[in-house]
Amino acid sequence: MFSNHLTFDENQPEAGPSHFNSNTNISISASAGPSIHPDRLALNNLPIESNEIKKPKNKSEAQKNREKKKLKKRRKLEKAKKAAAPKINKKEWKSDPVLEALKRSNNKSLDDTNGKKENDDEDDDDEDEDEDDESLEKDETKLDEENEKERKRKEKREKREKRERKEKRRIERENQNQNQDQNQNQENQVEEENNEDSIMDQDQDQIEDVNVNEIEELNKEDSPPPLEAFPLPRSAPAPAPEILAKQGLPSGLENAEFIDQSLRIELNDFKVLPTRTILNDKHVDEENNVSGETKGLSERMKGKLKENGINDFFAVQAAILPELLSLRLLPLQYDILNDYLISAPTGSGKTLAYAIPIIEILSKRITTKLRALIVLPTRELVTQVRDTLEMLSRGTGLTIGSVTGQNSFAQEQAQLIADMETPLLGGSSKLDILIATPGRLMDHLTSTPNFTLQHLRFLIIDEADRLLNQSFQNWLSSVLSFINPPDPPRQLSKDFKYQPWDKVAPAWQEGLGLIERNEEWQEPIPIVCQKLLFSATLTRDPQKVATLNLNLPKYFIIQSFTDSKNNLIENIGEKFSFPLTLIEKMIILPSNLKLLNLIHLLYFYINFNNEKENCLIFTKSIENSERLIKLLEFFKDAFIINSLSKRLNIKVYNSELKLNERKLILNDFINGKINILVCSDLISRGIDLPCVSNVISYDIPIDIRKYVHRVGRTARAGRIGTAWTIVEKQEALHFKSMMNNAGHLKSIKKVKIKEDDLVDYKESYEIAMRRLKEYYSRDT
Ligand SMILES: Nc1ncnc2c1ncn2[C@@H]1O[C@H](COP(=O)(O)OP(=O)(O)OP(=O)(O)O)[C@@H](O)[C@H]1O
Repeated sequence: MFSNHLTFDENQPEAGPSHFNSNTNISISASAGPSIHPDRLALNNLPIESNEIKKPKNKSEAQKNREKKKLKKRRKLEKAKKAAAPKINKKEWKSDPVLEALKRSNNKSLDDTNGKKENDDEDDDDEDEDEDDESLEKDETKLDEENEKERKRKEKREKREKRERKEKRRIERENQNQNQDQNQNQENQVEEENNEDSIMDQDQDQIEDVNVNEIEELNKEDSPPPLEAFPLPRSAPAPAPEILAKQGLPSGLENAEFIDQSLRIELNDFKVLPTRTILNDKHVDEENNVSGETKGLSERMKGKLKENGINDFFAVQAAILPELLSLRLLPLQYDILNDYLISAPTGSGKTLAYAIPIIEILSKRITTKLRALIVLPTRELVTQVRDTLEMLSRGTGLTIGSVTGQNSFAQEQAQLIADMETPLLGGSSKLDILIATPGRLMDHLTSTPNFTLQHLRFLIIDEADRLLNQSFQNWLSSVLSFINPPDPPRQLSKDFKYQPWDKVAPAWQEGLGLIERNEEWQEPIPIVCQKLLFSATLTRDPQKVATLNLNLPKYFIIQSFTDSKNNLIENIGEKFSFPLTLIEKMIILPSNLKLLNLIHLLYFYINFNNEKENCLIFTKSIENSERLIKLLEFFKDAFIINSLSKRLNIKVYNSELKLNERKLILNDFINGKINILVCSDLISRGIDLPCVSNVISYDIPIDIRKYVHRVGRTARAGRIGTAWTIVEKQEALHFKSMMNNAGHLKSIKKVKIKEDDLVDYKESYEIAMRRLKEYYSRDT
């Protein structure tokens, strides 16, 4: 019956102590599993076996059923034990002194009671089962009273035997513990004695509880290490990049249009797209201009462009000019007015891509209102863009102004507003186009009377990624709120006097309480302002873009088709495109050789005898640019150059200089009077210095965006340029992984400069270093 627990094999050597069965060898069967200590196993099973032997052969049906149930339970228990116990190498098992003592006392009892003994575990099991059985028996007593009596007698006998065994075990344990700490022992003994005494007096249930506790204690001492904890709940794995990319991606961005960077369209072949509108719930492409506005590129504009050497449109211009030039100055109510996001490499002609349509569309205006606002991150860029717009708008009558904080606030107000005295709902503007830095723009929006953005037709955010990261006074959401009409409508004060020339934008009339919508179904007059965002490193973070509240956004990505994967998923994250004509190199070196290598680069690799060669050197700080310029000047003085070599003109350019000084320096650099310009990142972004042939990052850029903008100062407008990055050995890992993450490492060629090549410069370099030290010690 229990053969699945124990097998009796006469050929096997003795597995347990001989007293378990003096005549029969006991071996542990495979089914018993190696996970249970053999001593414990033998103790567990032997009494059951002996009980079985003792059972009468002619049992009643109820008794058989009970036994079957018992057997089932026992099997379950055994299974659970096997599963719970970890596998332990049999060889490592040592006999447990407590168990040994138990066995010895059991052995005696076994002999005495003729095989009726049970070990503690078994007791426990049986008691548990008996408890269950008791309820069964109650139901069955009527059926078999005799058996019931017999069972009760048996139970009483067993309980008595158990008590006796317990007493023996207690004595056994006391003897064992005598050698240990006596005080502790005494305490335990008293406790145990108390327990035992109470056990003797308690009812059956209490006895069972104590037994269970004791067995647990014994098990603790002997038990194998605890089972491995169940794994804790973990967060679900991140969704696939494709799904992530699409989360929160405004519609339109999913369907980004990819334009090949090498695309060119000749000015004469250029055609605008039809104006798109909705008529009778249908999209209609309006080929002929029903509103009478002329569409497309004017002859005047063509002439201006050709005058400036522009004979064909670059990819970014070819992509969006046909769309933008089809727009009306005064859109009809159902014209489709998209917002645009344009990501194009540095020097690819983004400025003209928005400057041309603005000038072309606004030049059709009759009255002056502020209709275009261009926001840029720096004063330099504002000046540069203003120059371009002024050049293109000459002869149109458009007025262009800028606010950057360069002039006083009052001067700027005078430039912006025609009438600051009369309160006007529609504002009063002297300008058609305003170019601004965000900080100064906010100041005017909050403090300049009659300055309003209600008439804006275009809001352009250039270098958008940088501006989106600028939280200055939460400028972007403020600007957007100044474009939208007041909601709920503003209540005008009783003193307010409406002036007949006060022209309020149609979309604002309801918001200013001038008109009321009679019917619920009447749609509000739409805002006509379209947003255009440009950058070489335009954020592809869908969440950031989503904050712009774009209307029907269209996303153009201009990049090289040769090395990029043209789908949005691949382009989400820090993936940027570079000018096709850019050559990139890096020199990895120990930091003590950095300066010498830079000198070698300047005096060997770049041929300044060629008029067209010049160099921008980027450092990480103003201090570094100051130190470097000093050292290069001292070196230039000390270095004996051969008669063919040119003496280099080196200048520094950083924000410490006054604005007019900066202007002069940039002019001299552009005109070839300065060969090397050592600068901070002040001009790394957006500044268009034509003909920069070399860019050197003396200190590595802190991130990939900085890298893109620095190297983008060369190789502009289709010209060839070289970008060098000097990487200290300890920075190499960081720099390479940065480039690798951008999928760009392969495009950067590694250049190795031998130490022998530096020998010629060493003497002059040492002189320069000595002078530099003297210079700075004098300073302090
Ligand atoms: N179609 C064109 N043909 C010839 N030159 C052009 C054309 N379009 C732009 N350029 C010239 O290319 C240069 C770079 O243009 P622009 O400054 O607009 O580039 P960008 O894309 O804004 O660069 P960045 O991202 O660095 O600001 C300018 O000198 C501009 O005059």
